[in-house]
Amino acid sequence: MHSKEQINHEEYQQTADWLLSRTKQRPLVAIICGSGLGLLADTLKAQESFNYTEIPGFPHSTVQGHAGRLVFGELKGRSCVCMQGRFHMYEGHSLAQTLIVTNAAGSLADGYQPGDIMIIKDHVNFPGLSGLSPLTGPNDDKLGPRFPAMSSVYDKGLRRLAHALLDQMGVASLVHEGVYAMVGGPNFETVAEARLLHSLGVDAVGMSTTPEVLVASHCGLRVFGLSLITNKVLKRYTTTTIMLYTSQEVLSRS
Ligand SMILES: O=P(O)(O)O[C@@H]1C[C@H](O)[C@@H](CO)O1
Ligand code: HPA
Repeated sequence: MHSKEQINHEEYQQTADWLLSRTKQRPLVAIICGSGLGLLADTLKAQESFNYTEIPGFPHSTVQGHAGRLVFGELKGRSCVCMQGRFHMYEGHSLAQTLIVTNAAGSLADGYQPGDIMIIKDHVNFPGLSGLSPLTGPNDDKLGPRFPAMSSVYDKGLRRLAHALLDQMGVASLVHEGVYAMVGGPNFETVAEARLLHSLGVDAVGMSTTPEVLVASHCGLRVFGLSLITNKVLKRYTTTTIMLYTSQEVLSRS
């Protein structure tokens, strides 16, 4: 998705050529860092970073807490690229074999607690169901098919591997696997909306991720996604507690 209506193949190529000429790194893994999770990029070894504003044809980050930088480097000996700042649909607006995407999300599933991690098994793309998709517009067949299947987007092997690793790390009790839903935002959910989402089988809700995942899946990337649960979404009317989540609160929790 982009502030322009459509990016053509030549423009993608121009961006890719610029990056290829400026770094010798050739990552096979791309990581999109969600709000407050950009610190991961700072841990990369042999870092080379580029501000989004200097990369030709690249959109600019407008959200607080998103640095707006593409950081190349090594993570545990593997070359990867991190996006310190992503693009949300509400702002009006991928290079690898595998896309790893993270987000901050509110939980609807009863057993989830703030601080837990949800491995994304599947998603409900509400903007897409109402016709707002990053795949809208003339299809570039060089990238992927006009009508891509979405029945197994989140790679099963990577999910299994993540469970095994998190188990080894001794944090299995904090880990869930569930369904993420993207809503348009930027407001949080009403109680009625939370109940609706829960009744539809949604375990965690956020305002991002599915557009990037659709684009990645469309062009054949393996996708792995994690939600960090920052808050529980209120599903009951209550007079005793006022649950008010601010973007700042979500940031500080993530
Ligand atoms: O970039 P992410 O999705 O992690 O950003 C968080 C979640 C919502 O999109 C927004 C409001 O909390 O910030
Ligand atoms: N709702 C929507 N998006 C979110 C939430 C939430 O409760 N928490 C973090 N992102």
